[in-house]
Amino acid sequence: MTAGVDPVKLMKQEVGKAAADRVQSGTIVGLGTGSTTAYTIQFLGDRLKSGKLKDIVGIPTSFQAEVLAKQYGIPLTTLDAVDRIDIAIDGADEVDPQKNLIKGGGAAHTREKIVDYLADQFIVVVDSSKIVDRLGSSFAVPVEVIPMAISPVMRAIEKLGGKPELRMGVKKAGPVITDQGNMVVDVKFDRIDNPAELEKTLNNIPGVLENGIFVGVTDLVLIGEVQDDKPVVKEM
Ligand SMILES: O=C[C@H](O)[C@H](O)[C@H](O)COP(=O)(O)O
Repeated sequence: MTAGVDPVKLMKQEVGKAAADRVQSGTIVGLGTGSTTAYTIQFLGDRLKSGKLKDIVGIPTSFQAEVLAKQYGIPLTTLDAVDRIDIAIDGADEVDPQKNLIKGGGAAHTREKIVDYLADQFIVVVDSSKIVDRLGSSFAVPVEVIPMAISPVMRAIEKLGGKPELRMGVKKAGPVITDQGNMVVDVKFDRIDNPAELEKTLNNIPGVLENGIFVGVTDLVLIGEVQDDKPVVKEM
């Protein structure tokens, strides 16, 4: 391991690069959000610059992804201009053995769900700490809520047995505001037995825009691990 370098950062870099390696010239690419996909975006930009990759166009899943893509010279388009996405690469906060996910640690899950679900191939990039036996083991479920509905939505979530907490800003007074101008409630459940059902139940509460449970959509998970002091990438 490179002395002094954070092992988690190395795993994210390695896995971000492995995902970028799977992108082919001439494709439409969903660009995920977060610290892991930031490396994928950087590597895609490097490849375009060196000429190893040509004619890709990106669809960002957040303002962060858009800013990074512009910084690294990746041309962008919108869902109004294309009718399909070839490949989407995105991070996750938890991954279960069925490749179901919790996403939204960066409050971007609504746009991510739109883009990732449209892709012919959806690749998830994580470090090994994100792999869990059961969703909800360590991470709360992020739920994007229209601001005027915050109180009734939180009450409805409590009735479902969840413990909702309004996500607060860091270096910003008050709640986190999403790219859509909404708020995020992080919901801890004692146990999630049926992620598909919970995803639908949460989305049925009036005022909820989208939640961070992704079921049955992941094609491949690339997992960054440290082995013999070196970062390696495994597939699931
Ligand atoms: O809203 C954010 C996204 O769902 C991210 O993809 C997720 O939180 C993972 O981010 P990171 O790669 O920084 O752990």
